Amino acid sequence: MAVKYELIKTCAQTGARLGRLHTPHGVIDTPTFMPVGTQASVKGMSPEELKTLGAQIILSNTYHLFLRPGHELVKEAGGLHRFMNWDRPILTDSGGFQVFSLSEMRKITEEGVQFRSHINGDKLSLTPESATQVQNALGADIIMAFDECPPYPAEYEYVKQSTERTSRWAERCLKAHSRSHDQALFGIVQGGMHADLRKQSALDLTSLDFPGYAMGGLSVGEPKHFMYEMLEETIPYLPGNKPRYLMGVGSPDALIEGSIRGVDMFDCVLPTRIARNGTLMTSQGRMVVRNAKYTNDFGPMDPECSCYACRNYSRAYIRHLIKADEMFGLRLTTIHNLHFLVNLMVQVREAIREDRLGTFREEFFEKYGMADN
Ligand SMILES: CNc1nc2cc3c(=O)[nH]c(N)nc3c(CCN)c2[nH]1
Repeated sequence: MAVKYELIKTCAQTGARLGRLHTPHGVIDTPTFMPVGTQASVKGMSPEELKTLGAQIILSNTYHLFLRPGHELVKEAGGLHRFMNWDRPILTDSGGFQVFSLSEMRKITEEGVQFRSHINGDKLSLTPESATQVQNALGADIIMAFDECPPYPAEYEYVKQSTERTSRWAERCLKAHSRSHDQALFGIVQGGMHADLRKQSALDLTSLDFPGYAMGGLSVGEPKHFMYEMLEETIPYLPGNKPRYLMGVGSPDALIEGSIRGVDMFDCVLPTRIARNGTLMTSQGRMVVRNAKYTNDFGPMDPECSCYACRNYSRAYIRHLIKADEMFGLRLTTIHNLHFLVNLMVQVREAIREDRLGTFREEFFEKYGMADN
């Protein structure tokens, strides 16, 4: 069975919607946050721990798996689900963004992108066709069109040319996409911070009738209100019966603001990345557990949290582990941060169900202390 979006209801207070995304590997309740497992592993987490904290879908990266261990090996292992022993849905990103954020010496042409491997310097290339074929081989339930994420800031003319090329690439991905599996290929809307280019990109892509649409080119250093404005300029041109995925977004406020504007799917390395330097997302805002003030603090990281780390370990212990560079410390902070965001989305979905997401937003921001996060 292919990927199908079921709209359950729209929040009476906001533009948020409650949905269920049906995939060959299970159902995802939306709006949802997807933990990132770039190299076929959510760093330090077992599949069982991810299920316990409530993850319903995880993300992996074509670029990284193409470079190492290679998509042929993953295919030989029976595909990404088998290879990493994750039997729930997987989404793979297409590689364009990662080439630009990771590799040296890259060159972009109509054909695709040439680059050097950030691992061993090998000269490689990805095209719409090859990126699609790699993702077909990896076997994720949802795969992404090969796109360019323009840098920010960028000249209007550059963004225009890049966005038009990304639309041409999207059509090439559709043609290359083998339908032998039940994988859904999502299009990616670009357009930078320009409402006219966003609209044109959305019109170009929706004319190709993808089963879902991502909004790319955001969360690239722009002020957050630019991102929210671009959502408001784009979403009206996307079909209401298809999922909308805001790429690379994962701070608590952005997940709430994005949901309010009608976004259904989010992903971000933020929770796992900041966990590895001992920074936690808690109901009272951000907390740096390695801070000396927690030396003798024998309470839980977050008194309101029910995760494995908060139920069984103290701030003092976790601070000690982080200071002593003990691996277990990073696992505990990662478990907590992922649980925090996955649980935030449970609360967001409840608020939509009860038509009170606007009120929830005010209450959450009040408690969380919406400085920066
Ligand atoms: C952290 N910010 C961020 N912005 C992104 C834009 C794109 C984007 O425009 N295209 C693609 N393919 N991926 C993006 C990603 C990676 C998502 N895992 C982004 N991440």
